Amino acid sequence: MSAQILDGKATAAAIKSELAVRVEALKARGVTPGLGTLLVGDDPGSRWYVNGKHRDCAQVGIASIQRELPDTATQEEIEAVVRELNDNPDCTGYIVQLPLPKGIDTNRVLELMDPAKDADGLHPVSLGRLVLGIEGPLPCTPYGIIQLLRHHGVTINGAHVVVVGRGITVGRSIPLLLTRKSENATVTQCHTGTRDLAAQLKQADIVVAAAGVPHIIKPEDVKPGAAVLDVGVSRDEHGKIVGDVHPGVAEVAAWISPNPGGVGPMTRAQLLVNVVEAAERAAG
Ligand SMILES: Nc1nc(=O)c2c([nH]1)NC[C@@H]1CN(c3ccc(C(=O)N[C@@H](CCC(=O)O)C(=O)O)cc3)C=[N+]21
Repeated sequence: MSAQILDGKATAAAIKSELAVRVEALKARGVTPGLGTLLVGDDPGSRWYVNGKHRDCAQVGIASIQRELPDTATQEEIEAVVRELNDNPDCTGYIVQLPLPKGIDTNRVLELMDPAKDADGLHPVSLGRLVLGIEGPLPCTPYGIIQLLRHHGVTINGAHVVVVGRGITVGRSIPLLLTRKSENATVTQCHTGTRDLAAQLKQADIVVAAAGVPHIIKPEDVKPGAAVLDVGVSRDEHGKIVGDVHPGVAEVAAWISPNPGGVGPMTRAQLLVNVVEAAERAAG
């Protein structure tokens, strides 16, 4: 048996063509959504991601506002750009590419962002709204994963989901989404303090592997017929992506997300959704 593919590339393309229509409608009302990015330093990986986000914007008609600072930038210089983006009417949503250089207080930078322009869905106000059930931008990777499952008809309602990892961008926030009435899953969160990860995984109808540990999910730990989402992006010595999911899992699972080509493109598509929805909210 070989698992069916949760095709992030194709699903993201479908979301993008739907978004292009909404962007046209906004433009007809005199509003052009604009995504801002702030990149600090010249890490080639970060630059590559940021460029990809602007390519995505061009595809759906969203304007791009690119800001860059050298890795020697001070806290004050970074905060000045954040204030400029907050005040810039062409920028309807933006992200501060993470990680920021050592010595920078990242939380102070993120808290300074206008929550109405939070494209990542990770601003403290956005996460608070998510907990309280108030409408707002949703964290991109978690919501991208849910869209990927829905698009392929994988049942979330009533499913037992095992999340591996507790990082802010995925592990910490995806249980908040999955346990909403609209998703209605039962969630177990595993992390480095979990005593018997294999025993937990065996119970899972859906596994979200977001530990950042290469091949931590092994075929013998996965329940036959499960859906497995590979969020990990470690790199081998040749710079090739190594996911959290061992390739042998494809012989046991019913559904698997490829990596690359799975969760990554969905994260980028959801960023665009957040920008368009922020512009729609601002337009009233
Ligand atoms: N403020 C902020 N927001 C982020 O969302 C954010 C960030 N900082 N810092 C870095 C991480 C990483 N991240 C990725 C998004 C898409 C792919 C992606 O689309 N990957 C492709 C290609 C991968 C490749 O070949 O390199 C794929 O999976 O198919 C990867 C990684 C967003 N991040």
